[in-house]
Amino acid sequence: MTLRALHETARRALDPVHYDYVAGGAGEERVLADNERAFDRYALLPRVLRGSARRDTSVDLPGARGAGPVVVAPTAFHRLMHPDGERATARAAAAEGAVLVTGAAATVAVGEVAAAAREAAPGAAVWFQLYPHPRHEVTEALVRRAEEAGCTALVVTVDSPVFGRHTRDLRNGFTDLPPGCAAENMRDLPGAPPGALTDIPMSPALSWRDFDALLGTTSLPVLVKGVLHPADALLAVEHGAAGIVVSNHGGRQCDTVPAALDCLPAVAEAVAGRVPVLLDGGVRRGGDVAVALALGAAAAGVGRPVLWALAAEGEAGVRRVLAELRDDYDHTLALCGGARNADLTRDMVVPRGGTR
Ligand SMILES: Cc1cc2nc3c(=O)[nH]c(=O)nc-3n(C[C@H](O)[C@H](O)[C@H](O)COP(=O)(O)O)c2cc1C
Ligand SMILES: CC(C)CC(=O)C(=O)O
Repeated sequence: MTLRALHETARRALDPVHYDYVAGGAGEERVLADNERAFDRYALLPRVLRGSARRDTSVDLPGARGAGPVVVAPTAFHRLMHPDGERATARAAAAEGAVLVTGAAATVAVGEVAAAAREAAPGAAVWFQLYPHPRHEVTEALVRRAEEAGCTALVVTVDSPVFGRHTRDLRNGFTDLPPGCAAENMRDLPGAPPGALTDIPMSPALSWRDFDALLGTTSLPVLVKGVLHPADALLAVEHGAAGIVVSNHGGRQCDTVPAALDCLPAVAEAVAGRVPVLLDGGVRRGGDVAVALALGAAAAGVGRPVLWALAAEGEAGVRRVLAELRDDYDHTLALCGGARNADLTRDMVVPRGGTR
C-alpha cells in the first residue's frame, strides 16, 4: 500500500518525461510487465511449529552486511527525482541498514554519496556500479573514485553491450538531462562533459578479457550484474566474480528475455552456493523477497520503488519504502516458520494455482 501511494504521488509530482524515463522499459515493455507478474505465479508453502521465536533477517554480502535481504539496486540520475538526489537515497538506505548500490550514472559524486551514508550510519556499506568502459583507463579511473570513496564492492553491469531502446524516451525525445544535473562520476574523464543520457559509452566489443582486466585493477570484490544464462553465471564464477546479480535491467534492455525471477533457479543451481546470487526486477513486497530467497537468491534488489519514494517524499520516503519491505519480509518469514533467511528453501515455493 505504501508503495502504491508513493508511486502515485511521484507520478503526480514529476515532469511526465522524467516519470516515463523511470517507469518505462524497452520495446513493448513486455519484460517490464513480466518481471512483476512472475511473482504472481509462485506461492509460498509455509512450514509450521518450528520453534522460531527469534528472527534474524541480516545477510552477509561481499563487503557488506545488510539488516535485511533487500539492497537498493543501482539506478541513474536521482536528482531527476529530488533535489537531494543520491545523498537522500544514501542517508535513507544507511539508516535502514540496506546496502546501497550507487553508480557511474549518479548525479552526486560517489565520494559524497558514501559520506552521506556514513553520516547517517557509520558502518553503512555502499557499493559502486559501473559499466565496463571501452577505454580501460576510464574504467580504472572510476574504480579509483569508488575505492577512494570507501566503497566496499564493485558491481559491473554486463547486460548493456548497447543502449536499451526505451520506447517512452524515444517518443518523448528525452536525450539530455536538465541543467545542473549530470553523471557526476564521469566528470573530468575523457569524453564530453556529462549532461546527456548516453554519456556512459557502451560497447559490444567488451568481453571477459575486459572483466579480467577490471579485476586486475582492484582488490575489491566485484559482482557481475545482468546475468540470465546459467553458463554465464558459471563463467563469472570461474573468472573470479564475488557475486552474480540475476537481472534484465528492469526490462530496459532486451524486450524478449524471460522475467528475471524465471532465470533465478537455473543460475542458483549452476552457481551452487560458491558466491551469492542476487535478483532484481519486479520486487515489490516482502513476499516477493521471500520467493526470491526460496528460489536461491541471497538478497533482492529494488529499483523503481526507491525512485518513486524519493520523488514523493525524499529521504523520508525512501526510508519508509525500505522499512516496509524489511518489515513485510520479516513478517512473511515468521508466517513461513522461518528464523533466518536460509530457512526459506526451494521446497517452500510452489506454483500458484498449481493443483488446479
Ligand atoms: C530509471 C532507472 C535507471 C537505471 N539505471 C541503471 C544503471 O545506471 N545501472 C544499472 O546497472 N542498472 C540500472 N537500472 C536497472 C536497475 O539496477 C535494476 O536492474 C532494475 O531497476 C530492477 O527492476 P525494478 O525497477 O523492477 O526493481 C536502472 C533502472 C531504472 C528504472
Ligand atoms: C545507461 C544509464 C545511464 C542508465 C540506465 O541504465 C537505464 O536508464 O536503464
